[in-house]
Amino acid sequence: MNLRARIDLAVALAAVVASVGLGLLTWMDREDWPLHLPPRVLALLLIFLLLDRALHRLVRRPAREHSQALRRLALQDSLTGAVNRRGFMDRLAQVQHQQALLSLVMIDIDHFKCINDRHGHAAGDGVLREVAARLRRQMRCADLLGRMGGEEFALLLPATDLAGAQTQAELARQALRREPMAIAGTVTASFGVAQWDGSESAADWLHRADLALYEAKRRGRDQVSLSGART
Ligand SMILES: Nc1nc2c(ncn2[C@@H]2O[C@H](COP(=O)(O)OP(=O)(O)OP(=O)(O)O)[C@@H](O)[C@H]2O)c(=O)[nH]1
Repeated sequence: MNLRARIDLAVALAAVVASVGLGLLTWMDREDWPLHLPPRVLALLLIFLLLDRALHRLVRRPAREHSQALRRLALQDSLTGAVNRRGFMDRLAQVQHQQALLSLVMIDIDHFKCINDRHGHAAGDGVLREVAARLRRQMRCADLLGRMGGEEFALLLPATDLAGAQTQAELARQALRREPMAIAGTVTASFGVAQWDGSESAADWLHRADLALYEAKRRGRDQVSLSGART
């Protein structure tokens, strides 16, 4: 039922409750009323309660669920299903308040422009979807996958130190290159890993992981590079 129909139903329900309430008021308005609370007050309280419950079930709750779904969509990349850059940065800032042991892996598909040029944009989109699916299969349940833009992804790894993140990145690298992809063949990616130093901003942390990624590209791609602590 859409929101408009729910509002109509709530209004109809309100009319029914009000009519029943009026009937109740007339019936209660008797000389031999046994309770201390005046009958009119009791009836009005009852009507108010019933209307409040009906309004909550039919209008407020669905409206809240609807706006939550819209918010989720606004933070999601529609091609890959990963969270988008904004959603990822939001989450990053959030977990920095919750725990100190965190690592980040930046991932960039190698020579993606060639894949587009050789096989077309639609095939390139297929590769992006497949890369996201393979990364997701490799993730642990608390990890978060983000698409940071273009052919760049990121993994947030809670409760993971640099060595643990290196292992995860290595597993992801293997998962991408192990099986050739339909149309595009073997696809590889480069990885930059950085552990949060406990005080730097999300942007600075991401920048360190990005620098490590560029280093992996510079050294020949299809490899994992680590960022040392911030100096
Ligand atoms: N199919 C497709 N292509 C995209 C999308 N977003 C960005 N691109 C393309 O991704 C390509 C990125 O190319 P580059 O930044 O040169 O990187 P690269 O070719 O992967 O080279 P290296 O990163 O140096 O290995 C560009 O050709 C963009 O047009 C998308 O959503 N779908």
